[in-house]
Amino acid sequence: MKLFSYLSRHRIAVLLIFALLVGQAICDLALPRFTSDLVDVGIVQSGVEHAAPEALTADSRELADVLLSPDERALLDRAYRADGQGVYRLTDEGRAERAALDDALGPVLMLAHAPAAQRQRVDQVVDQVRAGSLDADRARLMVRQDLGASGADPSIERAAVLSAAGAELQAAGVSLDDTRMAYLLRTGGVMMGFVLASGALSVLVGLVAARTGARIGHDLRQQLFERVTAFSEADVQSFSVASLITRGTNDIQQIQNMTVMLLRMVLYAPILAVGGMIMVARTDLSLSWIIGLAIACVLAVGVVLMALVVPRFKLMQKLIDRVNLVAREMITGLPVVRAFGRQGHEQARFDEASAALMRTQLFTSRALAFMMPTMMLVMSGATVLIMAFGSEAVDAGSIQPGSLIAFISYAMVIVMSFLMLGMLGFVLPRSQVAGTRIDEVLSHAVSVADAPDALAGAFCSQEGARIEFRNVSFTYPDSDRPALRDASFVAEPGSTTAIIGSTGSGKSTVISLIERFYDVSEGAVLVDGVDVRRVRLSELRAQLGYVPQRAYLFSGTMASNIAGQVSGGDGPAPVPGPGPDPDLDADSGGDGPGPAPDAAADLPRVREAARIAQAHDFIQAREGGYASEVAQGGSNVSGGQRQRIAIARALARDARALLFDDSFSALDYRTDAALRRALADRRAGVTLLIVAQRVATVLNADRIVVLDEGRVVGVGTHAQLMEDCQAYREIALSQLSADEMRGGRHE
Ligand SMILES: Nc1ncnc2c1ncn2[C@@H]1O[C@H](COP(=O)(O)OP(=O)(O)OP(=O)(O)O)[C@@H](O)[C@H]1O
Repeated sequence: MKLFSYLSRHRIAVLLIFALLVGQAICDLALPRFTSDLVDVGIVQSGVEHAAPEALTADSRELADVLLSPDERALLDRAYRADGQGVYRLTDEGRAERAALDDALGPVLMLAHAPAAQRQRVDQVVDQVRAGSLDADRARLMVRQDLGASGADPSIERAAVLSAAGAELQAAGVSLDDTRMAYLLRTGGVMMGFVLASGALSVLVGLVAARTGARIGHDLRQQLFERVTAFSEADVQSFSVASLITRGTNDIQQIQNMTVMLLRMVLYAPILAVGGMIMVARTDLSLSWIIGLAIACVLAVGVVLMALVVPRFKLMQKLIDRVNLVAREMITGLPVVRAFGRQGHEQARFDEASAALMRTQLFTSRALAFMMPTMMLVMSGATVLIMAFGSEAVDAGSIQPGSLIAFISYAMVIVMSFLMLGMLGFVLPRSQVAGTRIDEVLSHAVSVADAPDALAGAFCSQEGARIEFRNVSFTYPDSDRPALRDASFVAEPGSTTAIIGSTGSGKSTVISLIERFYDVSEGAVLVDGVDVRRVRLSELRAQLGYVPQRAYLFSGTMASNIAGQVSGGDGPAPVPGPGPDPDLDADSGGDGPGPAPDAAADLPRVREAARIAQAHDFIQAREGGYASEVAQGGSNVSGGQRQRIAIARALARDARALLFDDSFSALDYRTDAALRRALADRRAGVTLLIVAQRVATVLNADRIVVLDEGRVVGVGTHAQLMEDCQAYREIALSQLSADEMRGGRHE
């Protein structure tokens, strides 16, 4: 159970919630008892709570003197004082000993206010006691048996005693209206206190549960993000980007919602059920079978619904993935969709995915919508049954109306708590699906990772790196055709090595293998003579400056993009403050999505890199200069500008080898030439690996590697290859004029 394993990390919060819920249950379960008291004591007994009334008539006092034991008489003497008008008033001392007083006076008052027929017999017994022919204890028992008050439901006996006490009060001249109102206000007030306490506890539970849910969501997002950033290209492909996004958002949200629900409702249910059962056991057990029947119905409905709905939940997450995938593809490729008039087709594709999701959601919603009315039917049915059987008991005098109302309330509490437990059947599978999907990502073995015995400090040279491909073969994970076959070549330190070949010949693959985005299938890639699989990834990549084929920029500023710091913000860049050099305005971006402090500190390096990459002039020309805003994905700069910023980013780090993956093709010839000149001047000593389509770009390279269908078909200078490499000659002839080819040096 994934949800429980997430919760186990928040034990203290769960224990706190449990304690709060117990408190809430105590308050909630007290309420039906108060209702019962309001009806049975407040309304039926006019608020008379005690057998020993506040006021006693002289007649009853006299009767008590006859029937009570000497100890009880002494108690009575302490408890009541004559007020001089023929009425005895309860003293504070009497109130303090109320329980004993109730026991003593209850039977006496029942005798005093017995119906006329029985009263005659009482008088006879009293006379006998007075005459000394009957023992007082025995007389009391006899009279109580005659009244038939013993043996009945204790609450009924109590009711009889209280009504006698009420009659006594009236006889003593006390208004029962006042007693009733005082009782109703007092008990109602206490009841309201319990309601408020229950509400306050419920709010506290809600707060702690929401916090726990939010923390679990936050932690999972964090873990997932960390994991995904460690993924290789192949790992990402194995899940699909859309699915990773759904898992990181929708699935985690599911877990978060379910956690709150579990803590607030499902944890409360067993507490409430047990408490309700205890209360029912104390009220009356003869109608418990109705509660059992209702629970059985609730569980049966729950099981049927679960069988229908749970399989759909799993399907639903997959359908959300699909909707995300189609939407993402359509939005990313919107210009192409428009240009080729594919709106209708894309719309239909999206509708299909969306409709499938809608159908599944509708099915589950309908099934769940059916649940509530069915449950209400079960509960109402149970209420009617309890009323029907309970009224007989009320009629027979074995239960009071208020107690019946309390019984119904407790029965509903028990049934409701089983209903909530039944919800667990829906909640858990759903969160299980989401949890499994998240777990799949978290436990996915990253295909390219540091080896346990990875070498640290493998690179200590400051010179250009030596890169060697030794009999490298490589096949992409989802492909059966090798992208590289037995490729061998060396890029010497400080030299420029170009890689050229037709499309799909494996040029980008070469760069990917050096950066270790993938691991070779056979052979080895060596940097400074060390197999790249044996060194730490971070160390390897620190040696390399990489410019991808499709330049990607992050939201932030020009400076933060070149400095390689992702700002994460997508708001506008800070407005540059006044300053002599607009470049340095980047310094002002301290806390916004502008350049991070490091980017500002690195500004000279950033500007130098931008100058080499031929990006300085156009950045300067922009309002805000290096602090000017770059939109997400670099959508507010041109393709060529984007490429130059990406080149500057690679140059800004102190790399020992620069890998350009077809990075010059988006540049015009002049910029391309100027960039290569600047590179030769300012980055001398750094190994350059240039993947290119244009022969003009590679003409002056120290070494050109020609690839054809993944095989190295030629290695040499332009002149050598023109002599002895057919594939190179064909490419060159298709691109260069005779002059250019003869001249060799080209700019
Ligand atoms: N992620 C991938 N999964 C499966 N096959 C791939 C993947 N990337 C590339 N390939 C295949 O590997 C082969 C070499 O691709 P690569 O991108 O290295 O070619 P390239 O020479 O850089 O092409 P271009 O000049 O068009 O960029 C191609 O046949 C391509 O279809």
